[in-house]
Amino acid sequence: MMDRNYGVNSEVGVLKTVMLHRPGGELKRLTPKNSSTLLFDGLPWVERAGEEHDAFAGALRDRGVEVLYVRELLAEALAVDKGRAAAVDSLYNEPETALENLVREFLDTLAPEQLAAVLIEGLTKQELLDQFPAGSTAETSLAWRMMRPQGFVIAPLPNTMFTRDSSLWLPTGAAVTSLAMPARRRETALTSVIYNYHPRFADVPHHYNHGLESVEGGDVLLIAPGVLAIGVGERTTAAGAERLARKAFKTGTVHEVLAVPIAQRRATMHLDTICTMVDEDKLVMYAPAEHQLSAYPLRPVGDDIAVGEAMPFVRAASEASKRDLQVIHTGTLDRVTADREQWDDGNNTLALAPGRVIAYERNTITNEKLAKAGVEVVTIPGSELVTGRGGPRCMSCPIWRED
Ligand SMILES: NC(=[NH2+])NCCC[C@H](N)C(=O)O
Repeated sequence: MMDRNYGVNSEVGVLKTVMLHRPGGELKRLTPKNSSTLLFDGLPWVERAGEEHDAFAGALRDRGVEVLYVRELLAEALAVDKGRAAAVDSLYNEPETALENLVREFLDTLAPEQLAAVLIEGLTKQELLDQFPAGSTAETSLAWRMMRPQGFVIAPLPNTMFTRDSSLWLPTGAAVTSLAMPARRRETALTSVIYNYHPRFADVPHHYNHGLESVEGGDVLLIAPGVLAIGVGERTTAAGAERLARKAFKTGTVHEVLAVPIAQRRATMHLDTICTMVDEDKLVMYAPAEHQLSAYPLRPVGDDIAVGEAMPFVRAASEASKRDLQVIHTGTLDRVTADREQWDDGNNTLALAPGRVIAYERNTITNEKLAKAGVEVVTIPGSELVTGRGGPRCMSCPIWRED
C-alpha cells in the first residue's frame, strides 16, 4: 500500500481521497409523478441542494481530503476514444434503430464535458430537436414518433450523487457494483467508464463488475481491517454478497465477511442506513437493530468458503474485529425520535478519521449523543439533499484511506 494513492482498509482510517458528485440538472428532472420511481421522497430545491453539497465538499477539503468529482472524472475518461465508445454503447442493448442512430449522431457532436452532462442529466426529445434539428431522420422510429416532447431519449440519473453505491474500494483496488433498482443501473456503466478509462485509475485492479448479482456499496461496511459486513436486503442479494465475499477473500486482504440480513424496506434500503462506524470501536446504530440484526460469518477455506451459524450482529462484529464494539443509538430510545433521525440519515455518518465524522446537522439528538461518547461531529446542512434519502456516507465514495 505504501506508494499507492488508493485503497480502503477500514471505515475510519484517515480519509485521503473521496469521489463525490455535485447534484445538478439531473435533479431538475424530478416531478411528483416520477420521483418515487427515481427513488426520491420529495422534490429538492436544486440550487440549494448544490450549495449544501458544496458545504459538504468544503468540510472535507478543509480537513485535508482530496475531493474528486464524477462529472470531471467522467469527462476526462470520455476524452479517451475507447471510453467514449463504451459510454455511448452502454446506453443501448439492442441492435441499431433509427432513434439510436440519431442519438449517436448527436452525441458525436458533443465535447467530453457536454457528453458527461447529457449522460448524467439525461436528454428529452424536445432538447434533442432543439439542439439537433436533424430529428426528422428518426421518423422511421416508432419510439421517436410516439414519444412526447418531454419524453426521455436518455433517462436522467438523479441518484448519481450517492456515489457510495455504484462502486466500493478494497485495500487492493476497486469494485464496480451491480445496482438493483432500474432507475440506477446505468450509474454503474458510467462508473466503469471512469475506472476503466481515466488515466488516474489505469493500474487499479477491479474486484467486481456491474454484470454480476446485485451488490450496492451502501450495504458494504469495512468494520475493521480485513473484516467486511455486507447487508443482504432490498439492494444486495445473498448471491451478490457471497460473490463479493469470494472475490474479497481472493485479494488476500479480507479474512472474514459478515452477511447481515436487513429488512427489505425503503427506510433500511442499505446497511449504512442502519449503522455506520464512527471510531475503531464505536458504531452508531438504530436502536431496535442492535438486538434484531444477525450475521452469518463467512471465512475462506482454501479456494472455497465456510458459512457459519447466524449470531447477533454486534457480537459477530466485535469478535471478528477483536474489539469490544460500543453501540451509540440513533435518536432517543422512544421510537419516534429514533425513527425520525434514522429516516433522515442520522446514522449515515462519514468518518474523516477515527472518532471524527461528518453528519447532517438536522439530527441533533444523535449528534449530541455522538459528542457525549467522545466523537467529534462536523455538521453539514442537508435539508434538500435528504430528499434523496441519503446522508454523508451515501454521498461519498472513499478511494483512499490511510491504513
Ligand atoms: N448508501 C446509501 N444509503 N445510499 C442511499 C441511496 C438513496 C437513493 N435515492 C436510492 O434509493 O437508491
